[in-house]
Amino acid sequence: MPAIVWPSSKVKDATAKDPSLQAKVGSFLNKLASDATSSGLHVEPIRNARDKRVRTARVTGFYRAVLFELNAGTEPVYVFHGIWPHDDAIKIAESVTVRINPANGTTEVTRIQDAIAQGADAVEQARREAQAKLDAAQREAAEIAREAARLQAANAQARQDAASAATSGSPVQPTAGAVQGGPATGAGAATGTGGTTALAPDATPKPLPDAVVVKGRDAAPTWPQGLSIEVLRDELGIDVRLAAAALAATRESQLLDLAATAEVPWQGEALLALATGSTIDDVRDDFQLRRPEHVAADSSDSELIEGLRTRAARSSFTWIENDEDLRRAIDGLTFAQWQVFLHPQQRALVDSRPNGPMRISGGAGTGKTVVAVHRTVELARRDAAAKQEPHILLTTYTRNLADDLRRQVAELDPSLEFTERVGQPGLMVSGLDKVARAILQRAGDAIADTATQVLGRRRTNVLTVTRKNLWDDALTLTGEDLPENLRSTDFLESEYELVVLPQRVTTLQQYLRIRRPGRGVALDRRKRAAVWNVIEKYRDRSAELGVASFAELLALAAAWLDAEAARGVPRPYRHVLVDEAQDLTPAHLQLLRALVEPGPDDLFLAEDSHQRIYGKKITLSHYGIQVRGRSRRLTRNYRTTRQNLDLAFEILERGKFEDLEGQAEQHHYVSPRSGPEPLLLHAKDHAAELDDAAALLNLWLDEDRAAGVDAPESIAVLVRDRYQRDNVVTGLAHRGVEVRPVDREAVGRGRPVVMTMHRAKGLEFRKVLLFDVSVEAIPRSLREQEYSEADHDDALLRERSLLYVAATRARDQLAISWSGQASPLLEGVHGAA
Ligand SMILES: Nc1ncnc2c1ncn2[C@@H]1O[C@H](COP(=O)(O)OP(=O)(O)OP(=O)(O)O)[C@@H](O)[C@H]1O
Repeated sequence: MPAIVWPSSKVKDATAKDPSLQAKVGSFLNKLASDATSSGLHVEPIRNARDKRVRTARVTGFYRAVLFELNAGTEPVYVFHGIWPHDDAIKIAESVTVRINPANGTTEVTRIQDAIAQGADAVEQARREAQAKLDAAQREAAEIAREAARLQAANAQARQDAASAATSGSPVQPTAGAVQGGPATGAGAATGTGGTTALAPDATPKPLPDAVVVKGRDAAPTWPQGLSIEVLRDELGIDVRLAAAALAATRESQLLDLAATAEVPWQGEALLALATGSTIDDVRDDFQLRRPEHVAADSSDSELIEGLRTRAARSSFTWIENDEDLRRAIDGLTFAQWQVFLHPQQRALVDSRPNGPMRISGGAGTGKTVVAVHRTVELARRDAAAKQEPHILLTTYTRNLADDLRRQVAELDPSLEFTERVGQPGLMVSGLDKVARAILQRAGDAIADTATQVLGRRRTNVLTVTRKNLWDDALTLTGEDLPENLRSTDFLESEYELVVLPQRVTTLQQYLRIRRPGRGVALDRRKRAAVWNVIEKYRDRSAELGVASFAELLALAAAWLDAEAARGVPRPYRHVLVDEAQDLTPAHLQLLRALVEPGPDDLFLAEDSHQRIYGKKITLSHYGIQVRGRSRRLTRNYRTTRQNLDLAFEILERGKFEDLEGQAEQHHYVSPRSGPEPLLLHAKDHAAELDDAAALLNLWLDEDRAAGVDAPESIAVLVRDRYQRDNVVTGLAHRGVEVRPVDREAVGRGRPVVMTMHRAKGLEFRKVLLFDVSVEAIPRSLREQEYSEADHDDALLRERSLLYVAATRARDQLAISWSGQASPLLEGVHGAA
């Protein structure tokens, strides 16, 4: 079949204006793919076209498609441009061109006049017109936002009609205006709902009478030194008018509007990358741009086809090349955006072939999970192409998140084989605790030698995990020699899990000698001996009871695999990929290292140190994972609006974060989505705060009803702990608002949900209220924990991260409420003081 190259964004064509047209696109595609010459499409050249490859084709009696025909093999390649009413289509066809960008070798569809007007005069003129272009971009972005909101409402209406037809048993009539593939508003909206929704500025809710609206800071963009219009044009091939306007932008929001409306989408993304820390070379690598001297002077069809495969081109075009691609396209064109159009930075990470462990970082919503999912599928395909059985593990910190990863992988590639057994061919998606347990079960009594090496006790009964805190017992039995500041279960547990277990220390002599990097508290010989006493007691007590901790389970499994490898047994996996790696413990890291043979594509870790809410601060290299030179950062947010991000940054601002390589963490990243400003609700007491919450939820539900959006479960109230969750559910019920508490189970449909901030990790919702962000609740009281100073600071940092995680769950509207005094972690959020 001929290949069809399909663009991501056709917002400017008639399918955006007349949504009923979408239904015709499927049959058009089918005909084009089966036999373009004899299927009534009337694919015709245009007499006065400036580009001889341009064609128009019949979609309906009224509409024609504009496309390009490239011929370099037996079958043509059609590059689809858009659909317009007949006369408009002809005019557009006369003035568009598909060409190789001479500065970088990527293929673009652009207007003839834009393609040629790039010389010195053009730079001057572009400078003069920069402000006008910025203004136009702002107007256009607002128009796109309104259009998206309208489509969203039409979709919601169509869903509602379908649902009521289903209950009444009458046949469903498609609603005029219903659009497939539109922005998702779906259930609990765990990651992967797709579609970057723009919010109409007039969708800003009427705030509650006492609500404070938080204004964002909207600072000036920060560019690499020495950047100029000429550099952008000559080094990267960016259109001079776009470049001039970008450099003239005095506010980040102007740049974001410009990027969102750029004629050639990758050029807008490249500018955003430059404004968030990428260098010209980074952009060239990530977007797969060639240097001008390596670009052929003429654009032959085969070069154009090659240029459509660069990462820059593939961020805005997808290839439909086989029946499966076509089926998915025609099944309503409902690919979620994340499945098809990766950002070039994301695609580069999916495709890369590192020679050892690699790490990606990036703020909340930058698509780290999306990259992990794509890379898993890509590695499975590569193995299949090399005729190797897949041995892949995709893992993360909690079971809920693992379930979500499995769902996303299955969606992306339904043909992939899953396995539930460690070491079996296929893809295993699982938490690491389950993997460790399976390994130890298989080892059976043979684990005794390993237990001697790791725990200093020859044990075989290591599979029962205790909930009891045995550190309390050990402290009571032998803690009297410890100085006051070390007599805390948290300190001892940290010391054990960060220092003793990973270094496989089993004697006092070893403990006296080892290094304790990053522990913060110095221990002299006498103190070490006292600590060691308690550790020995703890281990005796565990052995007596026949129990182990999770960390011990993991450490034993890692040591067992190392011992097996020394005996020549292959390690279970060829590739291991980890999401949310910032929350892992040293024992997790050691197990990861032991699960996979060192080599190319072995370990892939996605992390965001700002979102570390469970684990302690750790550095990969201390546990045998060397990622130096193989770390990359994602800087483009796909989830939340820039207004919400601004507030989230204020929460981070006063914390000091380090990434998994021990380097200061950057938190600059951007979202081209715009929406309503966050709201602050300050109540005099708890009852009044519940009144506010009930009023806000009612307001949101009313707004949704008015907009035809029927997804109450995409509204969430997030709280610090389970006690507060149940309290809010009851309090709201008393006020006539029915909400659903969510614990470990999946998010149900039909009502707004209430869950802890921890549970919300990795999920997303359209509208989010953070409830009780007061001085009493956040940070949670750390007083009774008797932390060492370093551990105390780290616990506080985790509380800050938790609030950041919670705030970044909101796709569209964020609100924060408290009674009494606001949490000190909101210091810096304008209006919360
Ligand atoms: N290239 C893309 N195109 C469209 N949507 C995308 C793209 N990449 C990510 N998204 C969407 O952005 C949202 C956030 O993505 P994802 O969950 O992968 O981010 P994350 O960095 O893992 O976030 P978090 O750290 O908060 O868990 C999801 O709705 C996802 O579908």
